[in-house]
Amino acid sequence: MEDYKFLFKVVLVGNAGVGKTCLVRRFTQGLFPPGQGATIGVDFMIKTVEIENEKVKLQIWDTAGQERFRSITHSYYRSAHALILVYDISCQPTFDCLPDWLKEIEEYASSKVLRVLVGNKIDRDDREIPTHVGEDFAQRHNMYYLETSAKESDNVENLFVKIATELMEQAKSKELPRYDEINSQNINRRTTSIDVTCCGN
Ligand SMILES: Nc1nc2c(ncn2[C@@H]2O[C@H](COP(=O)(O)OP(=O)(O)OP(=O)(O)O)[C@@H](O)[C@H]2O)c(=O)[nH]1
Repeated sequence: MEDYKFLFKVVLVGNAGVGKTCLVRRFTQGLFPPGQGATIGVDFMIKTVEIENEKVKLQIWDTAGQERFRSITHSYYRSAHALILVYDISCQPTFDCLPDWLKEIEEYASSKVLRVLVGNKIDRDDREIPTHVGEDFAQRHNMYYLETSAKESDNVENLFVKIATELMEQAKSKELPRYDEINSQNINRRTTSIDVTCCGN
């Protein structure tokens, strides 16, 4: 039997090329992949982290930024406990698209979803969006804000741990049934039960 108390789904969205796949690879595999190709549809990775002595399993869905995959990626928003909206701090158009991404999130995700804005590629010296501009945007839209570098491994672990901690606190405060309790009743209902209790209310 797998050993974890909480299971959360985290979905990354944002324009093509902002570094979503690299952030996920850095966090789950500890590497910065060379010559990373564009994501086709959706990719999926898992990592379990330990927070306050509890095991938290994160299912991380890395969506394709390219427009042509949009109808596929929309279907993954609904069950997300957290959405990470990524832009590239050295590429103004990726920041300018954020309002469009928020519209998609409002349309397709749960209204209770935890939303985190991430400015990636802070290792680059050709920054176009100052930190305070990203922070202001996040504040105005009720999101957490973090800047990262998947390349230099800056703030990446922190990003996912912060999300896991926040979701765990939310789950605990609602006194949700825990994985081990659900599992002892009926293993096949495990995922459904957690989905309903974590994001359905
Ligand atoms: N300098 C720098 N480059 C990065 C960083 N993260 C990603 N990149 C580069 O940005 C490019 C795109 O990275 P991906 O992770 O494939 O981007 P993506 O958002 O997953 O793109 P799609 O799959 O098309 O949506 C690659 O050439 C990466 O090497 C970073 O933190 N710093």
